[in-house]
Amino acid sequence: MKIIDYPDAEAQAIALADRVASDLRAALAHKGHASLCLPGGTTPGLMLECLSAAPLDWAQVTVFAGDERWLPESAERSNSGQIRARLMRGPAAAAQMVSMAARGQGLAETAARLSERLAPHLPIDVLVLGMGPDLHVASLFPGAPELPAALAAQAPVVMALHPPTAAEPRLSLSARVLRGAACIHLLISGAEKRAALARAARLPETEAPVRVILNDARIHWTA
Ligand SMILES: O=C1O[C@H](COP(=O)(O)O)[C@@H](O)[C@H](O)[C@H]1O
Repeated sequence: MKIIDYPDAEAQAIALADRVASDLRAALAHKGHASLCLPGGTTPGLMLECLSAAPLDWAQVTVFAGDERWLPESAERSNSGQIRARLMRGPAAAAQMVSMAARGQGLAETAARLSERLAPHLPIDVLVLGMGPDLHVASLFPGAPELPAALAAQAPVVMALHPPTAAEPRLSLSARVLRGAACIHLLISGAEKRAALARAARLPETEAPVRVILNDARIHWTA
């Protein structure tokens, strides 16, 4: 595992934002446009704010969340809502954002619509993920009845999942889409997640979905 230790959350956020910006610049230089997939949850807020100020051709970048809680974007815990509020400002406001949040259609219809909408932006150029202490990544949760299908090689781009441990249904990019990203960063903090990560290496993907990207990810950790 490639783990980079940072002295604190600010240093971690600044360094990762810098790294993501240079990954995006490389993709833009190579093909003129880029896709950026981001995590939700409590960890990435500061990194999103740092990234929003990065000088790059944001108008050619398409941004979306790797997963979403089945909530409207206005809900405090919406992953897309957080990305819009904390990334889509300053220079980054010029980016195109595809929201995964609930808006009118049902869960399955939304998963199908998003699969079509995001397909032209694959493979992902730059993927940043978080991880739960239960080793879920995006919304691939251990114990979700749909997890085996989401891990399968022919899974759709976006899947609806009903993890028994989550407060609401989820939408998530499937494992094959996460695995296919060109640059993968895992952003985590705290001793509990570091210990969980060490455990993950000995578990199958059904028990440790983070394993889907573990071999290819740069892991950015702070206590
Ligand atoms: O449920 C989720 O959890 C993970 C980790 O969140 P954190 O609050 O522990 O940082 C997050 O990466 C994911 O996007 C989110 O939906």
